[in-house]
Amino acid sequence: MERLPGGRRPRLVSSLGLGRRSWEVTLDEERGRLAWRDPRPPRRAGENCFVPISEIISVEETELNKKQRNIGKWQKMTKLHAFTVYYVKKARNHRWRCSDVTFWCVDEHLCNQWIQALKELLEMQKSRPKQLLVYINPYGGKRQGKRIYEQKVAPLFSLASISTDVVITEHANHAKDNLFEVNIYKYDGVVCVGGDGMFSEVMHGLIGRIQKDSGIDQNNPKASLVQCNIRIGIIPAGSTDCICYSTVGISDPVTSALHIIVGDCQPLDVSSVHHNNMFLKYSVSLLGYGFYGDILKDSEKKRWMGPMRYDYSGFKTFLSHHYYEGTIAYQPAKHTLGSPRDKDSCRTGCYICKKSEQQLAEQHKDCGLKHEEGEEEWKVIKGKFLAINAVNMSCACPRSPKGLSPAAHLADGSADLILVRKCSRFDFLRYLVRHTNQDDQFDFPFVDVYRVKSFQFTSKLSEDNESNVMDIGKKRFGQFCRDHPACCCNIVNSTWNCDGETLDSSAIEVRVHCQLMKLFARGIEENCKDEAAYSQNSAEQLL
Ligand SMILES: Nc1ncnc2c1ncn2[C@@H]1O[C@H](COP(=O)(O)OP(=O)(O)OP(=O)(O)O)[C@@H](O)[C@H]1O
Ligand SMILES: CCCCCCCCCCCCC/C=C/[C@@H](O)[C@H](CO)NC(=O)CCCCC
Ligand SMILES: [Ca+2]
Repeated sequence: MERLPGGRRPRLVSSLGLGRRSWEVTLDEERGRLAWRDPRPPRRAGENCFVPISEIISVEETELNKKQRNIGKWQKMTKLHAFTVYYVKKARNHRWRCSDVTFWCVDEHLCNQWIQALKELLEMQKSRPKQLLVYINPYGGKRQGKRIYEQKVAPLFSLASISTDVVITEHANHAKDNLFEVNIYKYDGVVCVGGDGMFSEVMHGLIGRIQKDSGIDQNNPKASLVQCNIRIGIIPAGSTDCICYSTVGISDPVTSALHIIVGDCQPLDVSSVHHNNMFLKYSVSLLGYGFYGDILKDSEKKRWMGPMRYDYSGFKTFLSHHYYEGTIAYQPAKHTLGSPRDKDSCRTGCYICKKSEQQLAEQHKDCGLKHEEGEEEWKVIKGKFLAINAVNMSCACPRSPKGLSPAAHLADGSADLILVRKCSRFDFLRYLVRHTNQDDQFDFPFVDVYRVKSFQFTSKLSEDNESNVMDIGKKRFGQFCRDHPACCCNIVNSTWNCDGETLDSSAIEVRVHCQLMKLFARGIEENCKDEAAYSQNSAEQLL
């Protein structure tokens, strides 16, 4: 379609057949949508529909089959020309599906004009991926990764003309190591089929590779890391799928495949974790010490149980009721507008994350004037904790639909540090139950939450170790107490759970890197508006 005078974008309006009737079909470039409406008077008219061009998956010339040709007597005598538009249809609970609509006409030229106009518009969607590198973990979650990809995802990628190189992993770290070897720059993105652990592997491979290629030393905890612009897509096939759920709103392979196809982009904060100037890991979801660290450690021995292992170990860990002594020092995140106690959650187009993006761009412009983190104040808290959870995002997942910190932001450059102090089993249970319902998780005297940009943790044990006051008898006593659930004192350390993997060190230094990477995702959309918009009975909505 050519531009109209004054730079206005054109409209293509035709009367096309849809089913047995003739519909007025409009391709409105100005509004960026394809709309079809029943031209009969409002009382007799059927539904009016539209789909944003950005959510059209593909368009194909179509041979009308016998069933489809049951469209009226006279048309049976004439040769009909048809095309099918495949598009994203939004269902409840953030679920996306691929739907299609077939239009027909007798004029071959008109049909081709429509196909060409739609294809041209799709070509103009520059953020869509054309070539993807796909890693499948065949052993994640319920071991369905390969089947999910082949049956649900690959057909959609092929419909959208996306070409793929697929690697089925053969061992842990296969994907990560591979990303240091392949020419990643020829791909528009990397897709991981698996759970949070598989995502973590791919993220470590990509971020690590970019830092290596840019000459950045990951072991330096103060290094300004280079942003990774190669997007990652997650096809959920794991046990928790928290990163997928928290960034899309549902853990559903078809929905995620469609987010990838339409080329959405969701920046993501990443925390770096160091110990004594040595890089340990990156984290995007949960860094948990105490309760979530102990669950993970126990559950690793029960991998054969699949996703059920977390229920088993969760119950066991709850009964053990261990608390841990240590010191936390943190730097509050003063740059961000929000607070962990906000009622609003991070949603598509979140203005708090946008503000952080602007600040980041300004920082990049005049990096000389950048704040030195070392200069900003540190706050120190000592205590006995049942759980220390630092989350970069809400950590919503099917087990906890609002997550551990419902108001945490995906891309604001901060993490929410949640400290659950020693309390009774009953109180801790009340706290855990609030992970699963609408009640305020932070409204307990034994729970504190801070929005931070960095923090450090040292366990009492490591402090004692450092000052050489540790003796073997004390170590043994620690072991002894762990074996007696009634005695909850703990002289041994817990383990850090870093996005579902254990860390070897209990003393860690954590720094949030604002929007270090990007996902193929749109963020979580506000529900009601979207559902209403796609099928309107009011013609005014379309005009
Ligand atoms: N072929 C493989 N064999 C064994 N382990 C693998 C293989 N491919 C990947 N892995 C490892 O398996 C671990 C877990 O995988 P994944 O995250 O996909 O599933 P999960 O642990 O069930 O899900 P979640 O992380 O959501 O709890 C990852 O850390 C990854 O390194
Ligand atoms: C009596 C009711 C009590 C119910 C309590 C339910 C609480 C569920 C909270 C779930 C929080 C998940 C946080 C996400 C962590 C992921 O980075 C990580 C990797 O996948 N998963 C786990 O560590 C797995 C952690 C699984 C914990 C169960
Ligand atoms: Ca964040």
